[in-house]
Amino acid sequence: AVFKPENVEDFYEIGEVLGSGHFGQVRQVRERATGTCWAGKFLKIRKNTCSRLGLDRSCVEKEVEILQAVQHPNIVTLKDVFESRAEVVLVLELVSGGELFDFIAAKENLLESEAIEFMKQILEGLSFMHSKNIGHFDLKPENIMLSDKVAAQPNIKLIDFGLAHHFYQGEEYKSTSGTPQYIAPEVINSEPLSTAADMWSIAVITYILLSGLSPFQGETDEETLRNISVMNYTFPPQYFNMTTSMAKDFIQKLLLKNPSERMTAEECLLHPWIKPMTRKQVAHRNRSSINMKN
Ligand SMILES: Cc1ccnnc1
Repeated sequence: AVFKPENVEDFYEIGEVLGSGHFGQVRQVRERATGTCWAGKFLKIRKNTCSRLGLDRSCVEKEVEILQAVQHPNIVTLKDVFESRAEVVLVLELVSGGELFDFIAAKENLLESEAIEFMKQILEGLSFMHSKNIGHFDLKPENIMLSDKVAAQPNIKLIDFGLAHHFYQGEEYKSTSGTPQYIAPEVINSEPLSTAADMWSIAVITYILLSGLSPFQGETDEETLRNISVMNYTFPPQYFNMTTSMAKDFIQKLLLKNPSERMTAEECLLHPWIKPMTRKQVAHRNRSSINMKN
């Protein structure tokens, strides 16, 4: 793929640093022609394959191809791509509400109704990606952003498709990258991956949203990975006594060793914890509870 050879600064005024990661930096950029602000993701490209620093151009092309394939309200959109000598700049939709991670940290944990609202949007974006056979493979609160943290119902945007993969018919894909706390057992055992690996991460994120605890985290990465492999997790009563059994059921139907047994994103959206009950069902539930009383 050919990216624009022009200098990004001819079209955008480079602003403050918004975030940085394994890839490089994300800075706010202001489009000169319109005054609109975007997010510029500055990726260092390695000169030749033997140098350690920077990314292979091929994996940048992969991230661009995937971003161009998934246009959805809950997935960050890609506007432009520039390339200079040793740098590629992705011009992305600016998501300014901060990371879900910081939102949770500020509140310790969320009300179930808030967690459900966030989870529903994450699942909408994810089921769209999975319907195109694309897995994210780095889902974690840091990669889930809020469009506007002060809004009553902040919009969720999935970002950072640097580890994402587009599955072609029947092709096997293995990867050992990802963040220990959130990766699925099949990633640890270097088994072929599928979009079900994202569903394991969704369970871990839900557990954290509801309790502030990380289900498998140990003192070291090795301990965390061991806890995942042996499925060592519980719902400590002092953190989960207010959590509904539907929420725990949702998590338990995703934290399954066998990827094919986990709910898909589509099935999650129909799970009673997420799918609102109809007024008739609520009435029935209330009537049945009244019956129990008298
Ligand atoms: C960090 C970031 C990434 C993409 N869009 N806005 C902000």
